[in-house]
Amino acid sequence: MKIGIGSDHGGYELKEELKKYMLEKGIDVIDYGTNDLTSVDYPDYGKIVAEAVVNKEVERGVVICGTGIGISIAANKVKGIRCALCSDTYSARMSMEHNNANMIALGGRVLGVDLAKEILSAYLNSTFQGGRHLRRIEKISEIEKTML
Ligand SMILES: O=C(CO)[C@H](O)[C@H](O)COP(=O)(O)O
Repeated sequence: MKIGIGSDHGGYELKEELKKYMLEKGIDVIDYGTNDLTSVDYPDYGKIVAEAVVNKEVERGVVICGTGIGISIAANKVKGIRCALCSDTYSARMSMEHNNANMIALGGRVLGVDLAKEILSAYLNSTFQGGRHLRRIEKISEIEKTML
């Protein structure tokens, strides 16, 4: 599996931890920045990772800002993205099983590193269940088509 990861300065330290964690597990990771603690703007990183997902450079994306909120909002503006902001393992699993989320967002100033690893793991190890959930995902795509 190839994962794209990106963050602003508020998520930088957690990004580095999660990148190391995935590499240790043999997961391919492409890091889209940021590369240090200098203040940057989270929409830039939400967008670049989201575009990598829709362009199929990576299979899924992980984005991190201080709360995870801003970067998830930004990622969800890219057509085809379903980015789930997760702070617990149940939601992370459901974001894939029910919502087929192709990205998750995490809060670097919200989560401890160990919990963040568990959330990421729950997300990566889950599979979309299809069935009635597919119909609902398709309705989300229909909404996108009507957007100005
Ligand atoms: O969480 C965030 C967006 O949702 C950002 O990381 C946060 O707003 C950055 O704040 P600051 O510029 O004060 O470090």
